Amino acid sequence: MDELVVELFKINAIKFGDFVTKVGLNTPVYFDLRVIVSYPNLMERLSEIIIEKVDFSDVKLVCGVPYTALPIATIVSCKSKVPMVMRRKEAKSYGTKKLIEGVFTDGDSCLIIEDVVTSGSSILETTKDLRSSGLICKKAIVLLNREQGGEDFLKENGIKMQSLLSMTDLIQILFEKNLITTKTKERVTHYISSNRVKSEALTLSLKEDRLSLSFTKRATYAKNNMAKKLFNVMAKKETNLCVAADLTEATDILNLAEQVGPYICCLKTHIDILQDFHPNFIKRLKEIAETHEFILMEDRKFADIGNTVQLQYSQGLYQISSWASLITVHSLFGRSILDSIIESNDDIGVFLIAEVSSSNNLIDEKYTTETIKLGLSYESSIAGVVCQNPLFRDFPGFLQLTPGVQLDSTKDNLGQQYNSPEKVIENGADIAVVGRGITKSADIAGSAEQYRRVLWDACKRRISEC
Ligand SMILES: O=c1ccn([C@@H]2O[C@H](COP(=O)(O)O)[C@@H](O)[C@H]2O)c(=O)[nH]1
Repeated sequence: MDELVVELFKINAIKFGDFVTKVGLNTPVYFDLRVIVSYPNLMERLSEIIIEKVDFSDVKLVCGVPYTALPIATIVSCKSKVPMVMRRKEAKSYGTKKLIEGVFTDGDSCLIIEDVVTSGSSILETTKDLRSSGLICKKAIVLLNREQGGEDFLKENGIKMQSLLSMTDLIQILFEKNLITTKTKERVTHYISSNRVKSEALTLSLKEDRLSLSFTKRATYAKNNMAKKLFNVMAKKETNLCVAADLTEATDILNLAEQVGPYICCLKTHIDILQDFHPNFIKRLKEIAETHEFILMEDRKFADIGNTVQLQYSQGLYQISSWASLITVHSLFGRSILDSIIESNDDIGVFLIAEVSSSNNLIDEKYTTETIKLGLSYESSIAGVVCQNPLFRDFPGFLQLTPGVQLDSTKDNLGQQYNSPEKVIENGADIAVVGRGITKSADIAGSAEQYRRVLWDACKRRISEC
């Protein structure tokens, strides 16, 4: 193992510094095995060690946790001649809708292969899908156990986990080989012993798929006050409709708010498109919101350095921080943008933008994943995420806000793409944003009522089918 640890250190698979784990913990040490695909000898050696260590007598299949462990699982399968299955991260939306690819029969036992275990949540996610497809999962092998509670958590969920290395072994080896200093060793050792992930919290969040829960129940999971309020308004008014008030005159927005008020949980503005903004407009809008019990969101899509965002948020003509309970923020600038907003107002609900609805946008999977991670590390300020797909299913306290919704159209002529209300609910939306589908209608109130009903019915079906 010593040799292997040194190799991993040399290829930069083990890093020391300041990082954030998938479950939102800050950590001074990070294990990034994605790089090993570039080192075939090392992958082969790791796979051989796994084969030496595992008792395959009761194993019919192997499955790597996507994505990092997939190449290792493939080599283990080829060398041990034990067939492999693959778990899709999201079920296909077309064709077979299969979660697990490969040939298997009910009751086959499957060994799970993973690179690193912190909380055990990734292994459990994969296990959930394997088990729901009829497979038996009782064993997992991991390359590194970070010793932060994952092993116990998996045991509670019926999975015996073996590891090639513990974090203690790893640090000791690197120290003995003079690859890290005493200070780093002490920092990591102290971090590991004082940062165990609470298994009760994980059990709760992992057992509860947000798509299958009522909004009342989800309010109890929300750490952000505005998200809690929004969930309760949604449940009380039986609506998950947010209207985008993209109109340029104050009276038009106020008229719209009066008409759609009974049918919405949230009214979304772009305050800088108003031609006749006046503080009295905000006063009146707040009164209407109070009468009809909906929440005001300013879709400002903040994206700048902390200082500028703080000024944009709380100063200038619009003084957004004084009236908007919810705002949208790009994750592009990282933690500082959130810090600056929270410093100005800690009773805000932020929606982080992880995906957008316009065609040919530049957001990739990594950006989306990192945005979710950022959100998870600011749980008390984040109300949810703006996205198009069912992300963060294991975090029922977050809301998915999905724009790009229309009954009669699939796109506009400037790159906007629309899905039907049913489709966005199927794609995980908790709140659907409808703009021109309602604002351009001849019967605004009737149209809002229609969108409310279709969305709410689809949501009720999703909850009962999940
Ligand atoms: O990805 C995104 C993010 C935000 N929006 C906003 O939603 C509304 C949609 O209006 P429609 O008239 O229904 O097209 C609008 O305010 C956008 O700024 C989005 O469309 N896509």
